This record gives sequence, C-alpha cells and structure tokens, in this order.
Amino acid sequence: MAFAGVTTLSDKVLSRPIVLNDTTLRDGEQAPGVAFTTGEKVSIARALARAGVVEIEAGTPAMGYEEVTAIRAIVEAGLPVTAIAWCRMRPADVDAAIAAGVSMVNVSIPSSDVQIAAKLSGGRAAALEQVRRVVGYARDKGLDVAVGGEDSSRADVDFLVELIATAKAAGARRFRIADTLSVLDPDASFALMKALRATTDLELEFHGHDDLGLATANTLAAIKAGATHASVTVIGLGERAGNAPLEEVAVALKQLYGHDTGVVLSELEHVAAVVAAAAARAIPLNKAIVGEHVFTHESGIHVDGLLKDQRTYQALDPGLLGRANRIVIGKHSGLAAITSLLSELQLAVSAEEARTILARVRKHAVEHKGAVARETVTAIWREVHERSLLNCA
Ligand SMILES: CC(=O)SCCNC(=O)CCNC(=O)[C@H](O)C(C)(C)COP(=O)(O)OP(=O)(O)OC[C@H]1O[C@@H](n2cnc3c(N)ncnc32)[C@H](O)[C@@H]1OP(=O)(O)O
Ligand SMILES: O=C(O)CCC(=O)C(=O)O
Repeated sequence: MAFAGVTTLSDKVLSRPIVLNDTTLRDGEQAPGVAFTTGEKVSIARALARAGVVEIEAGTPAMGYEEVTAIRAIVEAGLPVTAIAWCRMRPADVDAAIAAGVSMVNVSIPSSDVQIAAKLSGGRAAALEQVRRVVGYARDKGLDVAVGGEDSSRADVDFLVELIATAKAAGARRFRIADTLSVLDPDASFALMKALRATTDLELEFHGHDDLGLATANTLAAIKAGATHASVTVIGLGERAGNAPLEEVAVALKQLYGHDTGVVLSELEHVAAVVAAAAARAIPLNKAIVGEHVFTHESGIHVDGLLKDQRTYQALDPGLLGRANRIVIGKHSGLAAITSLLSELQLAVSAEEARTILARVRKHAVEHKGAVARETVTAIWREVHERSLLNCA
C-alpha cells in the first residue's frame, strides 16, 4: 500500500545530516514535578540509544552529587550516544561536568538584553568575555563545546551574530538558538536561522518550546533554513508546555521530506512509554505519533473509506511506527462499519437488522460514553436477530 507524503524540500537540503539532540533528561526533567531517579535516567538513555538517538543532553551537573552520579552512570553504561552536560557559563559548572565524565558540554549564556541585565553583571561586553573565558576553559580541559544562547529569539540579531563569532573563536563547535519563551512562528524561525546560517559555519542547533503549540513546526522551519541539529524531548516533556517532541520531529522529517534521521521509528512508542512512566505523566490519547488513538477510527464515512482503500483516510502508515489501524464502533459509526464487524464475527445480518443494530449501538454509546465493545455489539445483534427470526416465524 502506498502512503502519500508531500515533499517540499529539495534533495540538496535533505541530503545533509540532521542530528536530533534529545534533552528529555535535562529540559524534559525541568517539567514541573518531574524527577527521575538515577535508574530511570539510565533506562531512558538506554531506550533512546535503542531508538537510534545519537546525542542526549543528560543533565545539569551543577545541581550536585546526585545529578553528577546519574550522568556518570549514563556515560559508564557505554551506550552509542554522546552524553552532553548542560552548564551555566561558569568554570565551576564545567568542573562538575568533568566530574560527571562527559566529553561534551553545552555552556549556556543569556543572550537577550532583558536576561543579560537580570542574570549577569556587566552587560553584553561582559557576556562576550564570559563566553571567551568559559569556552576556552572547557576546551583546555579537552571538552567538545556547544554554546547555548538562552533566549536567542528575543536577542538583538547583530549581538547574536557577535556571540556566535565569539563562541567560534573561543573553540566552540556549535551554537544553540533557543526560542526559550516561544516567541517565534515558523516564518520567523526560518528567517532567524537563515540569517544566522549565512554568518557562520558552526553547527547550529534550534531549541524550540511549545507554549503556542508551534515547537515542531518551528523546528522543521529552522531545519529547512539550515539548522544542523535540533533539540527534542520524548512526548515533548519540558519546561511549561514543553519542547519539540522527538517523535513528531523524527516522523515529520521522514513523512514530509523523506529524511531519515537514524531514529528507529518503530521504537518511538516504547521510548514514550518509558519516559511517561518515569515522569508519572499520562500520554494523551490523541498525542501525535504515540497516542493510543492516533490510528483509531470511528466515524462512519472514514471507516467506509478505509474499508474501500486505506489511502482515503490514512496518510501516515502505522506500520512505519510498528503500529496498526484500529476501527472502533461508536456513536459516529455507519452501516459499513457495523456490517464489516458482524461479517468478521461471522454473524449473519439483513440490511434492516443492520440499521436497527446501528440505532441501538448509537444509543448505547451516548448512554455509556465511549466506544461500544465487540461483545456489546454481539449481544445487540443477538437480540435484534432473534426478534426478526420470531417475527418471520
Ligand atoms: C531555559 C533553561 O532551561 S535554563 C536551565 C534551567 N535549569 C535549571 O535551573 C536546572 C536546575 N537548577 C538548579 O538546580 C539550580 O538553579 C542550580 C544548581 C543550577 C543553581 O542553584 P543556585 O546556586 O542555588 O542558584 P539559583 O538557582 O538560585 O540562581 C541561579 C544563578 O545562576 C545565574 N545564572 C543563570 N543562568 C546563568 C548562565 N547561563 N550563566 C551564568 N550564570 C547564570 C543566575 O544569575 C543566578 O546567579 P546568582 O546566584 O549569582 O544570583
Ligand atoms: O541555553 C541553552 O542551552 C538553552 C536552554 C533552554 O533550555 C532554553 O533556553 O529553553
């Protein structure tokens, strides 16, 4: 069966590698009330590695001994991932990252004037000096360095260009453009990334938040404009409304643009379950890609179409994700769904009986709020069928 995608990017854009940096264990854990044990952190890292994720932001060593120990346990698990530690722009944070055993740090610097004024002393010039000093310090210690531009989307663009150039001159390999407060839409994400891409050959990572429900769209736009890396979290776990979900970005890149990030799409449901359990968060039934209901159909017109040709109402192949279509019976069912189910159950039904059964099914769905179980449909069929046999006798 062929499932149609809409390819809007040229092969040239897609042929470069796009790396997803999963920050479930850092920004994801910053979600209110979420607190992973060391065991849970290692299990999540394992599930991510099994899913083909090659970079993870493993935590914030400056938090102290427990966090350093957890990050070290991930590093020592020997997984095929680069574990990155998140640090403030301070040598002491870099020392804590070294104690955690990582080979790469993301050292973060406030980049908007409002954050620089509130969180650092000395203004833009001091921020640039701090980048020179701390990036240089980390490089001298043998670490790979990414610089995180916190609140980049509210920063003055000329200053951002200066910050990126300073990071590069100090030895950083990557700069992260963070839409910390979700002030961008996809057009603005594209324009910002394109403008910055034109100024540097550093790796550029886009870090999108979902306060307006635009994190995935913004991330895709930034990738189209030249981002080499994208921050993601499993089920979008993260500060406030969360981050761009790993499963959405990986599947959208594959489905829309045919781009393979190396993420094993059939593992996404499992990794989502591992993270949801550790975070004590339920996955919404309609959560894109991994929600229980995203391949479930009830409406009569849709089910009739699907029974005739799956392409009518299914663009994303559930098989790509190791999942399958499901049809449920409910208030919105039509005759095609009812007769198809009864035929599958090998229960004979006349056209008139099917109409009566459908009316009873609808009433049951309204009275009991929810899909109507097969056993209930069978019981309704029995009553209706026996009554029509009696009427014929
Ligand atoms: C947008 C983001 O996601 S940013 C990442 C947020 N992550 C976290 O906060 C992780 C969890 N945080 C923590 O455990 C603690 O806040 C710690 C261990 C990091 C720091 O704890 P504390 O020393 O008690 O400081 P506290 O949290 O009260 O304040 C943060 C300090 O870091 C400073 N700071 C904030 N960002 C940066 C930065 N990028 N570079 C340097 N300093 C910074 C603040 O100005 C403040 O400094 P001050 O204490 O001199 O006023
Ligand atoms: O500075 C960074 O590394 C980004 C931090 C972050 O999580 C954010 O800004 O949303």
